[in-house]
Amino acid sequence: MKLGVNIDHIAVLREARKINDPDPVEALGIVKRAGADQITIHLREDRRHIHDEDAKRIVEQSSLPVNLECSIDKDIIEIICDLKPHRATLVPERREEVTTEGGLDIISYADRTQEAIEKLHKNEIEVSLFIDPDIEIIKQASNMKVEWIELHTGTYANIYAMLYSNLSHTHHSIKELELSRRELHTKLQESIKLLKDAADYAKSLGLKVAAGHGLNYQNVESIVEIESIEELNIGQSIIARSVFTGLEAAVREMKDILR
Ligand SMILES: CC(=O)[C@@H](O)[C@H](O)COP(=O)(O)O
Ligand SMILES: NCC(=O)COP(=O)(O)O
Repeated sequence: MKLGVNIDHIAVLREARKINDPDPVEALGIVKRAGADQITIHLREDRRHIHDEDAKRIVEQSSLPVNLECSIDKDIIEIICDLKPHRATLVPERREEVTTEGGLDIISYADRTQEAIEKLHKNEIEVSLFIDPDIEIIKQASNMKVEWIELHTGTYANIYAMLYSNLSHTHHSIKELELSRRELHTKLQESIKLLKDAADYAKSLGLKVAAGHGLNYQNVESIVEIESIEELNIGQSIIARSVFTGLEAAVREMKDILR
């Protein structure tokens, strides 16, 4: 299974002091040497971490394929078309969100999404749609003639965290998941089945299937077992581990799990 390393959070650390260190570009060679298959970055409308200059330098200097996540905003799509990364992954964005909260609603925003897809394809950029594991949405994605979908694994990751970590004892507890352990365990199994059924269906339609959001060294095992998924994009947990082990070791450890 291929690994895309999302390096947004290196830029989060830089933006904490609004200086030029750490530089996300320095991660490119380290991530490649560690065995990753792709660099993923998210050029957000609010530029809270990755800035336009970062994206330009990363696309120009990365010797790994670059998967650039972005919203369907017309101005952002123009920027992506100028940058020409290998792939653009269309994701939803809400200014006040802490992080991505779900998949892109390609049914309600079908016209604007299709317009973005066509512009990106005209610029020879592969397109992935970051969507929830929902059969009707996958059918819509297939009709939009994209090469990839990326299944949102955030719900699965949140349930896993409430069940198997101390998250419920912290101020970050995910309130809507304050269920009993028995209920959480049932929901976890349901979320894994949902992801597997969605991946199998998408693959049967000829889509290439990626997955991501909230995956870490503990919860990734069950996702690796889904054979229809060929790529995972993982960021926050790898950068978090790299604080203690170094980036090359953190990436290598994750790649070893995905093999
Ligand atoms: C779409 C997704 O799940 C992530 O790739 C995205 O990058 C999350 O946004 P932040 O990196 O800004 O948290
Ligand atoms: N699309 C998922 C991604 O790139 C990384 O998400 P996360 O691991 O930072 O939650």
